[in-house]
Amino acid sequence: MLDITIKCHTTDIVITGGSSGIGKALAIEFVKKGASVTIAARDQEKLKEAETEIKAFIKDAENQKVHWVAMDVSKDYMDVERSINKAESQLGPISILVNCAGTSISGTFEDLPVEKFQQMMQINYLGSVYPTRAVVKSMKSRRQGRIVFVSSQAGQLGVYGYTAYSPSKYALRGLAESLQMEVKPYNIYVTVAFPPDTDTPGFTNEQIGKPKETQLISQSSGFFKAESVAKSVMEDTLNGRFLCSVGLDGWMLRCLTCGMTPITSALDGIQQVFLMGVFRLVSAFYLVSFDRIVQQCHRERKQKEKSS
Ligand SMILES: NC(=O)C1=CN([C@@H]2O[C@H](COP(=O)(O)OP(=O)(O)OC[C@H]3O[C@@H](n4cnc5c(N)ncnc54)[C@H](OP(=O)(O)O)[C@@H]3O)[C@@H](O)[C@H]2O)C=CC1
Ligand SMILES: CCCCCCCCCCCCCCCC(=O)[C@@H](N)CO
Repeated sequence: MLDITIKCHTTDIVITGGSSGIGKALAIEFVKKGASVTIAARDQEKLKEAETEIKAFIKDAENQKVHWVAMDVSKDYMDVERSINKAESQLGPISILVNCAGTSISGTFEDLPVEKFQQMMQINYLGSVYPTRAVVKSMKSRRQGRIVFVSSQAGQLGVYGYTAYSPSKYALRGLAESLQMEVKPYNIYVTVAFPPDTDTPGFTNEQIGKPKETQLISQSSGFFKAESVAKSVMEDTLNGRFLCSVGLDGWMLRCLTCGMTPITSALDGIQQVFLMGVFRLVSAFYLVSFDRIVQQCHRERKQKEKSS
């Protein structure tokens, strides 16, 4: 199905958000495969530490390199372009760009400061647009490339508490679908990944002030290790799969919400045709349980208010 084979030892990869969590785990997986990797994030100390950690997985010291570039993906496009050019001058043309830099905030719609809605779009959405914009021209001219967007299961269904976060992750899917249609003639393949809750420093941070509802609803699709998320993302990227999911619920969601996404695997296409309706039925049970969670928490809050 795919007409490019990526030779991993010549594959140069840029991973935004590569200094922590899923991004760092991805850098390690790609390095284990024999690739050279540049990680990008803001904090230089974290980048240096991650670089050392990732380097330990190098197999072929002569051909494999690990570098870092400091950049804020969300602020100034020209700055992002300069950093991407720097990465290219160190490693050569970028074959794979992974847009993993991102963050989350939760809270009820009313409680979230309005700036947070802007911030989420700025980091999670525009922070993926800018690096992509900076690599696409060179990928097109070489007629080779992979672009990955790390969305979230909260980019497939709206969840209590994620009114600011979820839309920024949904936006990535719209971007991915449109971009894929444009770049396919240039042999560039786009992957959009929808991870569930994953054990990362970002996840730990996110727990502060997270509504109980958000926590309970999210945990229904499990809690995964960054390494297993990274393995799925890498495999689907190398295979040119458009949709990437993790876990059983992730697989059901991928099938249920496939919409008009490109069919990049025959098996996926067949599953979608036959299972979408079934999974819609399954989703009804999940929705009932989510409703119960929301009602229960609502009652608990009312009681607390009364007694205080
Ligand atoms: N963990 C989870 O449960 C899930 C996470 N995701 C998504 O996966 C991605 C990674 O998450 P996770 O590994 O948990 O997060 P972490 O907080 O552990 O890592 C985030 C990385 O992104 C970098 N980053 C954040 N903001 C910027 C910015 N403005 N410019 C450049 N780099 C930035 C951070 O470095 P620095 O701060 O130094 O810039 C860090 O390297 C995110 O997009 C997240 O939304 C999706 C589903 C579940
Ligand atoms: C057939 C239907 C199956 C339905 C299964 C539905 C289960 C969905 C639960 C919602 C999970 C939201 C996780 C968000 C993770 C995330 O992005 C944050 N942790 C970021 O830090």
